[in-house]
Amino acid sequence: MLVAPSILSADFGHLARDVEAICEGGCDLVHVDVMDGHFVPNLTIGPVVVEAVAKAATKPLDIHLMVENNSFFVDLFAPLKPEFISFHIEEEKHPHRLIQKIRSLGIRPAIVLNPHTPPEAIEFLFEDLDMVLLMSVNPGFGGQKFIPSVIEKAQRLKVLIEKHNPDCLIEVDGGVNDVNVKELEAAGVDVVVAGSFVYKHPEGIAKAISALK
Ligand SMILES: O=C(CO)[C@@H](O)[C@H](O)COP(=O)(O)O
Repeated sequence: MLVAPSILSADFGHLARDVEAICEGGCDLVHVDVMDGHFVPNLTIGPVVVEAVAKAATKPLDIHLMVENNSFFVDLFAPLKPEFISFHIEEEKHPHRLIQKIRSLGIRPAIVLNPHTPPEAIEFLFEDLDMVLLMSVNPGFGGQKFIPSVIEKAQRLKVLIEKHNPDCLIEVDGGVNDVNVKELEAAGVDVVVAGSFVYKHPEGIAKAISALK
């Protein structure tokens, strides 16, 4: 299992320290939640802060856009050369065009599905995607409860991915811990995002990451 800790749960007064801690603790990706206060009722960080995160990180960035006007934000973050940029299908009129744009910038494209969105909604996009991110909470905040129906959704998604593009990864984000990660792994999930579990683990960040792995 690949682990992408969400820096939303970091101490933003010591952000570089907390980014270094997850990288030294064995994470695979640094998950960055970008929220605009419109698509979701929360506002997080822009390119100035993400540039500082990129400087502190020794692992690739996984940028999750929770915004209106995705294309504008892709342009803002592309110079930071993240590994992935993911955008919500619920907020994009031209997803195929945006996928091509992200790839043309040398970044791996990913699509995010909110808890209510079925995997079949993106059936004709799989061949162009490197990853699909399933939200297991409603986007906007860390520390929420895991929505169990994501397990069945991941199983259905896995079948579609095997048919259309077996190289496409499945990522799950929200309320992930060392118990539900086992079910996620069995459902075919490749990457988990975890914020509170990693940053608030009583035995420390490295222990939390290894428990998820
Ligand atoms: O994108 C989001 C929330 O919108 C997530 O990345 C959360 O930040 C994950 O935090 P936990 O649920 O693991 O605390």
